[in-house]
Amino acid sequence: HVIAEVRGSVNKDINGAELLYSLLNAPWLQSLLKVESILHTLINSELKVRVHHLLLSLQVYEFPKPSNEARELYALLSHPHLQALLSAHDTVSLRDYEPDLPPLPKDLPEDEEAMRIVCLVKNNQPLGTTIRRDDVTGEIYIARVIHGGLANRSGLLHAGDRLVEVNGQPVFGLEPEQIIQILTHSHGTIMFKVVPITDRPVNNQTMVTVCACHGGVQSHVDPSIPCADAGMAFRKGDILEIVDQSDTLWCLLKRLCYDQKELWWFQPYHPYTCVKTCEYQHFAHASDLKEYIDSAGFRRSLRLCRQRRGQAFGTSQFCTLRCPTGCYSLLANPYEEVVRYQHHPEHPHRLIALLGPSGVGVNELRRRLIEINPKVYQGAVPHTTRPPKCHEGSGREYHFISREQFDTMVCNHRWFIEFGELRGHLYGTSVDAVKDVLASGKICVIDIEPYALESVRTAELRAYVIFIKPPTVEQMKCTRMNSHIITNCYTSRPFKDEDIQEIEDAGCNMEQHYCQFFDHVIVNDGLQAACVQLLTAVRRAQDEPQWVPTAWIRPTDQS
Ligand SMILES: Nc1ncnc2c1ncn2[C@@H]1O[C@H](COP(=O)(O)OP(=O)(O)OP(=O)(O)O)[C@@H](O)[C@H]1O
Repeated sequence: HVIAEVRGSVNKDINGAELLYSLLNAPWLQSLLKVESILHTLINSELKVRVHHLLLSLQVYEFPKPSNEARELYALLSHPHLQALLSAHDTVSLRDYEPDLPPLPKDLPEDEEAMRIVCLVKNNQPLGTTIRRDDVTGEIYIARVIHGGLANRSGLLHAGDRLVEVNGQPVFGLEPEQIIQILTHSHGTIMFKVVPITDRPVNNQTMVTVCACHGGVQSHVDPSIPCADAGMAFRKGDILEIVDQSDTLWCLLKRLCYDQKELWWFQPYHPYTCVKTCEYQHFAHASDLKEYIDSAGFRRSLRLCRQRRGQAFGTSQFCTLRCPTGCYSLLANPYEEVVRYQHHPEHPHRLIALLGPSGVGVNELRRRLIEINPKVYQGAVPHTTRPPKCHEGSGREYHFISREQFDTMVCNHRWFIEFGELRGHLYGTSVDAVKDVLASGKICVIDIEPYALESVRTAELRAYVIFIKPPTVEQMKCTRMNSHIITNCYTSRPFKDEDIQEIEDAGCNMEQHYCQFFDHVIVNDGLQAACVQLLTAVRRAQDEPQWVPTAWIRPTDQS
């Protein structure tokens, strides 16, 4: 047991532990320990008494007719070495190794505070605590104990403990910076005298929730971080585990799928309110956001039906229709709580939503995927107000409806994932059209614009979002040499350098602002390879566990 403990200390890099470990493992000590343990067993089972009796009886029976065995045993047991060992054992086992403490004084006041003396061996690693001074009383307290740090691993210092002395020096009246200086310049063992916090929360570091952060933080450039050295930069889309959120202003997070030791404090965690993040600052005004969305570029092939949505319904009306649940609220949340989710084989499939800059090949990939196995993959049938052509059947190419019906569906914003107008006719993809495909047992594959993310990332559709990313400009020029692009005037022509640059820029923009919502990214370089990747990703979305918003699994009032 001792050796196991020491081995643990070696792993924790505690000074001298390695030396102690090798000493304890030395063969001579092992042999001695074995002898000691055998003797201990003998004594415990009262064999010691029997040995003495045996010795006596051997002496009695030695004469006149001792057996050979009795003689041999007598010689062994009365050997001075064995006698010495027995007597050493008796002496050691009688000794009291408890510390010899002076008796408690009789006149000890009732309200005397219990102090704890904590010795930590620093060993070139940071202590992993922060301190604060109570402005009213001037007392110094341990403010935070960083998960995984030296103090946390010792289990002896806790947030809220009052610091009385450091290395024998009283800290009352000192500036926190002065105490930090003492700690920084201390080497080897540091002795703390603390008054332990009385109502310490039990297990306050086991709270586990996982977030996908939409903001991004550079700990060393953010002046509001209280302890920059304990902070770590992270980016949008990183999955973070909440280790401790007992503090009202700060929470302790760690990044998953990364070095588990990297920990940091971060901004307040309020999942349903807007707080300061990089993302929110970028879009401080709703008009900025709308401008971005409009400049992000519609799918060329569907540009026809989305281009004039503002004109069709009036820009202000459009805003009031979409803002309350639209992309504004998606981006305003600095975090999103997520859980690991495995799609149940008996539930409808997850919707596959493809997203990418116009012209990158979203439709081409979607079309090819459906072509591979139309019995498994299917698109959603759009609604339109235009009259059917002679070869078209209602519910097959389109759902043909009147303008009044379309307007009613738009006013009830839940009905359309996306909609728009072309040449006086309205077009749109409804939630029900997607649900119809899913209900038939097929995997529904649609392409969307970023503003539709909110409509598909719901508990009902559970969209798996795949970003189709453009390759480098040079690679695109190479692979698109013989391809044609549909222009704004709905004519098809070969790709120009400007088209390629436009796709590249729009792709970067989209990735920068929406990467936190991407479940998978496919670089559309070679069509064949991209198609294989798409097929694999779509299968993985259904068959393997994925991070999804907690609200999809445990809906709340706010979700
Ligand atoms: N990897 C690729 N290599 C070569 N050509 C490609 C590749 N991906 C797509 N294309 C071609 O690029 C053109 C544009 O593709 P597609 O229509 O799918 O674009 P999109 O992203 O859907 O944009 P939009 O919705 O505006 O049409 C098509 O002619 C398509 O065949």
